Amino acid sequence: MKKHLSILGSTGSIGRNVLNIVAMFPDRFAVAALTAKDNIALLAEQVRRFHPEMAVVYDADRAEALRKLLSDQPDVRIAFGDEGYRSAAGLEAAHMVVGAMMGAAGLKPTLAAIDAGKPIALANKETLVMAGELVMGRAAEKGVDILPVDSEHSAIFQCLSGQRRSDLQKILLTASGGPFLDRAADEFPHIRPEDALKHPNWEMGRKITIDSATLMNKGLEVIEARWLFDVSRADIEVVVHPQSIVHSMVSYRDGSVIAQLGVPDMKGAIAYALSWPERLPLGQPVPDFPGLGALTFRAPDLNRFPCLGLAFEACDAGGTLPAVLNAANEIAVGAFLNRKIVFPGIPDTVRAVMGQHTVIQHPTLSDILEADQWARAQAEDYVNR
Ligand SMILES: NC(=O)C1=CN([C@@H]2O[C@H](COP(=O)(O)OP(=O)(O)OC[C@H]3O[C@@H](n4cnc5c(N)ncnc54)[C@H](OP(=O)(O)O)[C@@H]3O)[C@@H](O)[C@H]2O)C=CC1
Ligand SMILES: CC(=O)[C@@H](O)[C@H](O)COP(=O)(O)O
Ligand SMILES: [Mn+2]
Repeated sequence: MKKHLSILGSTGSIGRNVLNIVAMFPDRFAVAALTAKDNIALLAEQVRRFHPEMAVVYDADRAEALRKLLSDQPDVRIAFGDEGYRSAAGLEAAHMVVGAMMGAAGLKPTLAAIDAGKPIALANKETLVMAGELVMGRAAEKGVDILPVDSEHSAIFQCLSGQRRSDLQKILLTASGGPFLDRAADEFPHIRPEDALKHPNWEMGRKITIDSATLMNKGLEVIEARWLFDVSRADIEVVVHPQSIVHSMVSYRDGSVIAQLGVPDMKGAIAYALSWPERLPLGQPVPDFPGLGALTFRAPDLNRFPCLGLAFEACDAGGTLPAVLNAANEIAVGAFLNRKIVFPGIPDTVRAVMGQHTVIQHPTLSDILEADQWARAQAEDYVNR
């Protein structure tokens, strides 16, 4: 039987890669629902090619425009907004939901997928950063599998497989270090968005690419790993590995280290989440080890990359603070991309907003959504001050 996917964020970098895999394996996968925010032209193209039952966009105007583009496809249900995304996530026909939206928008549809009992291939790390305790708790209650798509978390998942949890020593989370790994601190105020959008190894959406450049991506991934694998922050060490060939490692109490390696291409991690525990014949090359010559490792520099330290702080404090970190970061990244603030303004904004927050422990969904909204407003004030 074909596995039908509801792909939330199908027009993005991850979403397009998921559809490439669906196209490569038409006997295994089909599409139940596709969602986007603004990009109705690409969404319409995807609908024509993959024939989902449902397509969802951000608001009524975009839904109307999509309906016009797809006037010759009367069988496709078109919906919009929170309700539409929730319906796509819980669609009867879907065997699995792919969480590939950008940012905090991914949280509510992920919860809807869990409530509907759908296994989730999760790329949207912000969901676990904001609400890891709630999401993992609800998934456990419902017996829903959350399969990591994020490359490091897919690697860790693979390195943990078949091992005893009581033997685990540390998760070694690798970071490329981004485009400014060797840039002097006094040059940071002059970094332009177009420089920060040039990731050395990965082709990704704009927001995550800026997060990689500030190392906030690694901070978000520490919080993601904390919840996904039920470990404490002290059990996770960030190791800078500029080649992005070792996708992450796990060390055990006998001193053994198990690593997962591969070329930096998200197809591997995505396909593994879609087909786990089977591996698909992707035709991916094995890294050219003689050509690479050396794989190198070093410690992260928290002075030049304060976002990583802020994420450690949020992870340690827990409660609503990670949601505040995430929301302030989303606003700050947007402001940097719009040239309203300089590159070091990103950690400055996040620090200022975190400093004003009163943390609520074991937050409910409404506590988290309120903290998110509060932090966005504070961050807007800060970047516009
Ligand atoms: N790209 C990668 O290689 C990796 C990404 N991730 C994570 O996966 C997620 C997606 O990343 P990526 O594919 O790069 O992002 P993109 O920006 O390329 O795509 C984001 C997708 O989400 C949609 N979207 C954006 N905002 C909203 C919103 N407010 N409501 C509904 N839909 C929305 C976009 O629609 P539209 O196109 O219409 O704007 C698009 O389909 C992120 O959480 C990222 O951290 C994790 C590991 C690797
Ligand atoms: C592909 C992927 O998973 C990204 O999250 C990637 O890890 C970004 O690279 P760095 O954050 O290590 O630069
Ligand atoms: Mn990653």
